[in-house]
Amino acid sequence: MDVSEGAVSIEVPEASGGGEGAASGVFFNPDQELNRDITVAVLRAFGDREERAERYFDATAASGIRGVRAAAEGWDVTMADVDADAVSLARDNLDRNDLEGEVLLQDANAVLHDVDRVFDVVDVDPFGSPVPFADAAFANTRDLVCVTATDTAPLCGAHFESGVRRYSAVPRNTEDHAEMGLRVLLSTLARTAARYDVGVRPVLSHVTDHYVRTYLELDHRATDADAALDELGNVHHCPECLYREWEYGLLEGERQGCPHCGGDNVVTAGPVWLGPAHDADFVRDVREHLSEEMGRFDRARDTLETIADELHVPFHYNQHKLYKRWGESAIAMDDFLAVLRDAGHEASRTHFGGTRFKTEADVGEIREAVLAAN
Ligand SMILES: C[S@@+](CC[C@H](N)C(=O)[O-])C[C@H]1O[C@@H](n2cnc3c(N)ncnc32)[C@H](O)[C@@H]1O
Ligand SMILES: [Zn+2]
Repeated sequence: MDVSEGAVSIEVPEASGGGEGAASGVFFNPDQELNRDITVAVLRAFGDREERAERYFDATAASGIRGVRAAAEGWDVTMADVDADAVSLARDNLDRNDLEGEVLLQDANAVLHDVDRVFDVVDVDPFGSPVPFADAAFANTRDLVCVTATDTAPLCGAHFESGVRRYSAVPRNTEDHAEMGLRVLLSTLARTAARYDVGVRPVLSHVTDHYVRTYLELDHRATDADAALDELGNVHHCPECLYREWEYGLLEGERQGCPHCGGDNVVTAGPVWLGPAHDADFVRDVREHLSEEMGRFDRARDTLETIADELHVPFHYNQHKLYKRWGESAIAMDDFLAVLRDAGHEASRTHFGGTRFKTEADVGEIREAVLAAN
């Protein structure tokens, strides 16, 4: 079956049109077009900024759709897959679009450890967790590592033991679990990179359609790795009154009681990434590099605009949940944000959902602001 995305047209097996986990054939998930459209815009924005960056490695190629789209943007593309059918399809798909590129029937980790190869940008888009590729990617990439994780249940604490095992962190299934997943992933990636004296700076991250996607710019000094580790800490969350608190550092302990409601069900997650999950200027630049021929142009633009304006607070609230606790009906989000701002609190929407928001104010201050405005 023919599929067109952006400027390219590729062949994918009929059986894989149904989405992730299709029973046979090379993998292709049409639902990840948003992810790929944003990837192309990132490659354009990053390539404009870092002119010497030209070598892109699609580590887990499948049909080759990412690598083919990157090649169409002028990147010098290498792809790898351990599935011979995938490798042959990815080669055909380069040919169909008259594009150059190398497709290797090899384990991505072996390619990354090949001393004769250097990549500026490495894209890890595997089945489930990216952890099996993280060491090699950080040890051997020059500028930017792009990572997808689709194992959101372990990451956000819904599958607690596998989350602990795979991510060497304590994830908690709080009501802002999508952001929990992102911040556990960022923590694990930062700690993995630090082992190679590499510091990570997330320039764009989004959680959409049940996957986490993040783009990490790399700095190659031990002090940069130290700086990244300084962004780690714990989040304490009271499921009764929705109070949250966070603290930097790897040695902080659990909380006994909730300082807001006195409840004793406070849960602690960590180490999680408490620092910025995006760089607003870069996100705006990426948005400018989207183009209208992209199949998910509108959604990509809206998502990036929301992210660019998001506050750098390491969790978010659900406005409807708060109003439900207060026994009141929620108000329009713009009016609600205005109430918080009028009370002197910074506040923003978040791409984690239309009823969700970020603010530095705690639950007591949020309630006071709403009461004062009534
Ligand atoms: C989720 S698919 C990739 C989807 C693709 N990036 C896209 O955007 O459509 C994951 C691919 O990784 C391949 N794979 C699994 N283990 C691998 C390894 N160790 N090295 C390289 N590829 C691997 C699988 O065969 C599969 O084709
Ligand atoms: Zn509480």
